[in-house]
Amino acid sequence: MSTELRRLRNYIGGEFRDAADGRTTEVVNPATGEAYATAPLSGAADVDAAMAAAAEAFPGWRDTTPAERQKALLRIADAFEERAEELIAAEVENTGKPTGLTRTEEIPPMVDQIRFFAGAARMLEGKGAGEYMEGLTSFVRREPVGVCAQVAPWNYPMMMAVWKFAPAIAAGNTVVLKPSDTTPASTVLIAEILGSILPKGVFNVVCGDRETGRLMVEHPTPAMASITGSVRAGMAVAESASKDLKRVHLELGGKAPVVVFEDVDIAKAVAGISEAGYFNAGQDCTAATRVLVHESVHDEFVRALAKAASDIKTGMPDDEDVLYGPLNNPSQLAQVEGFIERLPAHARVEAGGKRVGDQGYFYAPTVVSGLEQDDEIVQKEVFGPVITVQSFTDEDQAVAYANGVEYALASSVWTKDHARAMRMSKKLDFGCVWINTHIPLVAEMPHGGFKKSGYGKDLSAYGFDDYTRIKHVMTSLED
Ligand SMILES: NCCCC=O
Repeated sequence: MSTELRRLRNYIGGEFRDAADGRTTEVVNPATGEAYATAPLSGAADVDAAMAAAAEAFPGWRDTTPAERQKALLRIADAFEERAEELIAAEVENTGKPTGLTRTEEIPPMVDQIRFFAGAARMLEGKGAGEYMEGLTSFVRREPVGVCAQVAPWNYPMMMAVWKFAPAIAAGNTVVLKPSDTTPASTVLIAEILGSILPKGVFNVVCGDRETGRLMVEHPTPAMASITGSVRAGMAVAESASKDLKRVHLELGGKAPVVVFEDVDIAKAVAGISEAGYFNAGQDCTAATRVLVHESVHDEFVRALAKAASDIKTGMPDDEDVLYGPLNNPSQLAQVEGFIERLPAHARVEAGGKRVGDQGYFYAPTVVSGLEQDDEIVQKEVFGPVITVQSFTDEDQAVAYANGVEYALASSVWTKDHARAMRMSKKLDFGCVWINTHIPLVAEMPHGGFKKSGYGKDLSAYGFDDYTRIKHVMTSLED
């Protein structure tokens, strides 16, 4: 009964509010398929209110010292640690992820990332001031951009919220953040945490759907639109932002190649690749889902990968033996099922290939071999627990297959040959190349792609810089 559902609310100007016109959507736990909350379906009036609150707060937050912003972010990081169990519970309800893995694999990096950006607030970089023309001194000011409109995805709702708000707030911007309509719960809790530490209006949350996101990006107030989502969504944001030349930051899809040479320890490579392919049900833009393996070890590799897949468990959040939970929503389940149903006759399903149970949106760890480069499942992002395998004959063909997709976010190469690994890291056309590993991230290094995976970097000093603008100031030295 909808009367029993928890009511999530927007956070605007330091207050929790329903949508102005009272519209809501039901929020469903993907592990059970049952609704547990309602969230505002925000419209133009709500977006206007959030933008106005962020614009009003901007001059005050911009004029804080970097040390004050650092202190606020360090308090936020501490509060995330103190309230970790609440965050985990909200995220698990949002996504159906395993509780234990959310505790070990998400909270510590998120806290670390917030602390990293707290430090970055005090590292405003620029080229040296100097007299580049006689009688005149030039220097650079690094300033916040203004109000940032941010749209986070449903695969890592709370961690992607951190990737968005932490650099923006560290740099002195104010934020209006929209979580995905399927996963607002942890973001609303984050608003409560940030609201107890930041001045009102610095951080605002507007729940809603695609239309709400469109209203945010098209709104005249934000100077920057930052989105993590699909290529389709990124293109729509870039097009709409182009009308008033807003700055755009896009982290879109991926189709990471995993290039395995014949000299690897197959058992070790399979263990690393299957974990990096199935973690979070493969709902990760860097997931290790497109294996290219040298023809001489192809059959052995496929057998080992299929065995590893059949040993991996998906299931409910409190089951400590599961590696991953459900797909996030019924459309995502239908998308993954559709890829498998449309496989060409030459493809072979070596493991999985089917839904698990009839409650929630679980899908079995799946391996598909016998594929060709032009096959849909090789070219398009599945965003599910499906690893495809192709074979290659030599390094040139491996590079051609790896680069032969429209995405360019992440990749990996597996070999004992150092020189070959170095050649591959140069030739692979992706924003990240892992060598003999796949998926780890660190706060100090950039995350972001090329081609249709978007532009702009998350994490790192580069990510911080993306939320700043550079101003040249030149002064006469004459009285
Ligand atoms: N492993 C984190 C990837 C972020 C986007 O999906």
